[in-house]
Amino acid sequence: MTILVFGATGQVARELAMLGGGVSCLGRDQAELSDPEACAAMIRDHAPRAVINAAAYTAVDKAESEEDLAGVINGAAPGAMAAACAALGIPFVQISTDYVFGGTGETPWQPSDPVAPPNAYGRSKRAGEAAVIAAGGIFAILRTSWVVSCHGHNFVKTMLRLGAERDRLTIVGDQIGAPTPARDIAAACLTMAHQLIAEPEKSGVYHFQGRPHVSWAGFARAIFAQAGLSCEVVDIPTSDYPTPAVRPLNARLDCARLETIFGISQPDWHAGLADILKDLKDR
Ligand SMILES: NC(=O)C1=CN([C@@H]2O[C@H](COP(=O)(O)OP(=O)(O)OC[C@H]3O[C@@H](n4cnc5c(N)ncnc54)[C@H](OP(=O)(O)O)[C@@H]3O)[C@@H](O)[C@H]2O)C=CC1
Ligand SMILES: Cc1cn([C@H]2C[C@H](O)[C@@H](COP(=O)(O)OP(=O)(O)O[C@H]3O[C@@H](C)C(=O)[C@@H](O)[C@H]3O)O2)c(=O)[nH]c1=O
Repeated sequence: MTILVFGATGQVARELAMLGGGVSCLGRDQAELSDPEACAAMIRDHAPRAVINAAAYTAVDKAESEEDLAGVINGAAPGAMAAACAALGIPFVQISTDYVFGGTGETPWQPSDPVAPPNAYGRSKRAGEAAVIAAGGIFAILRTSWVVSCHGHNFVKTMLRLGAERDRLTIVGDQIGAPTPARDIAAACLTMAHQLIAEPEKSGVYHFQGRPHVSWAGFARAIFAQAGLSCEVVDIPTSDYPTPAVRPLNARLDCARLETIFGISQPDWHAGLADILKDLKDR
């Protein structure tokens, strides 16, 4: 009896696989999310104890021109997976994003706050949340932010590449949130899946984010300091870094509910960053 994970090659799923403990990961070759019913059939065939969906369309800017495809992968597919789990009576853990929020103000978002996604990716992820809730089964939606790891593509790896090439970078300083190590997200998802098996009444929407809050510019400075790169970071406003997708200025998530219900506390991202740099160096 396993915990079935979708998205084998992604940052969070790779960390889930490294945790072991009966985790079995499916890649795109086994489960293509643009075919939601095929994903539901995989769940029925495997009959796992719980399912974690770590697969998603995560190209934020590209989603602006591929919103229909992002909507199927991030919306319809998790909905079909959650319905299959509901029919089997097993928990479904869906990872979602800070980008479901409009991004105004400075107060950390509560799980119950009204959503207002500012971009196509955020709308597709919100559609996934709504579909999972509508499936009516045992579920957790875990909203997180700024995922970083030694795997795949992420802001740490972009900064290490650019910081080695340039003396000076301009980075937005008015988008405030926090990085969240994929390793911590993986551990949180697994803990939630196990607790939901025994305590389905814990179903609901939760937030999980590293601490403390920081801007992208501040995070870039921390990356260069820890990596020993002498690249100057100049803060710029979002208006000076135009992108196809609008990013929220306020990406702070209030994580108290997750701690109260599941006993999972926020990780200090400085420690996670040190682990990532070590993992990259050890390779
Ligand atoms: N990255 C981030 O900063 C954030 C991510 N999240 C959420 O966290 C979760 C995990 O993200 P992360 O680990 O960073 O994801 P990655 O971008 O690292 O990986 C995405 C995974 O989804 C798979 N995938 C994409 N499209 C399809 C498809 N059509 N069919 C099957 N598989 C597909 C990819 O497979 P392949 O390699 O074959 O393309 C890959 O395994 C996602 O739900 C994401 O929305 C939330 C907040 C921030
Ligand atoms: C490379 C670069 C980026 N930036 C800015 C652009 C953007 O506002 C910010 C981060 O850029 P990225 O493209 O890495 O991040 P982005 O793709 O927006 O990351 C998001 O991914 C999705 C999947 C999520 O769910 C979010 O939580 C978030 O992690 O840094 C600069 O200001 N200067 C630069 O040189």
